[in-house]
Amino acid sequence: MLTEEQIYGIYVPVVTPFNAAGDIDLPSYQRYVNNIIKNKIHGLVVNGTTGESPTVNIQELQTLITASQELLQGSDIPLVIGTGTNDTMSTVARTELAARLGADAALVVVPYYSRPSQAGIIAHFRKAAEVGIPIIAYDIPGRAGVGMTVDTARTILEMDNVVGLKDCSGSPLLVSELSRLGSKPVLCGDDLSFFDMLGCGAAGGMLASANVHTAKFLSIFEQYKAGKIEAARAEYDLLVPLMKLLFKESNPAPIKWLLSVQGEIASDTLRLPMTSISESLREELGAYLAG
Ligand SMILES: O=C(O)C1=N[C@H](C(=O)O)C[C@H](O)C1
Repeated sequence: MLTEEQIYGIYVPVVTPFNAAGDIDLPSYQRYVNNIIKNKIHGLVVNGTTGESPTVNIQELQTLITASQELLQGSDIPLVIGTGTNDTMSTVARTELAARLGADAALVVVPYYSRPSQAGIIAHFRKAAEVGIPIIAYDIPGRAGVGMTVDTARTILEMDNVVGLKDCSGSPLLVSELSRLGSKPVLCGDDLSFFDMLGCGAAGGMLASANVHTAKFLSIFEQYKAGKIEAARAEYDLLVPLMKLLFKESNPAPIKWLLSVQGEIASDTLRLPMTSISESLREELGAYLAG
């Protein structure tokens, strides 16, 4: 079970590889996740946004959890499962599944599309927290259509079983306020503001880009923690051009393309309505790889 103290460092949200028919490509998943966890990452995140959670059904989620647990056997890397949807009852069912299968924590997103009130967001998290497994709350207003206010975030973080927050707001407001108030830990989920967010009190990051340069993100974090801020910044700045490309079109399409080109996964197939990246972005990423 994930504790507050374990919410720091680099959490890697992995992709869900699909074959040409659109089914989960388990051999690719096993090979690629195995390569990720050879690094001493601080957490593995399955079925997050990067894992295309909106199109993964609950039976497939069970398959992914079981496969991930087998890969993590004998390792102390916590396993976090994305269980949030825009429907509270379906979120509870998925969170119960993650709890039953022995996952370390569930990642629960602010319910998207419906644009609930702050009271609705709080009630949603209360239901998820009642399941009993540790919960990382996930604020991503750009995708959800609605975000947490500081007061809402504080209320949710005060709930039993809620152990931390993943902040994808791209603004320093939440993390600065929460860290000033001594709240539970916050992981930055906005890759391009990761370094600035560390300065505002983030405990680490849940970063899709860490699928690509996993060891470099770990090194940046370790250097930052050791007080080697300039060295960490210099290393981070080298990754910024890549991060810009990875988020030029909707995540995880660019990362899937890159991972497939690198042979980590067999195909960059996404499930509709997500589609593969444009020809022009392929060229830009290709030039980055060549350069
Ligand atoms: O899957 C995730 O976790 C992340 N999702 C964000 C997004 O796609 O909007 C990006 C972040 O790197 C991690």
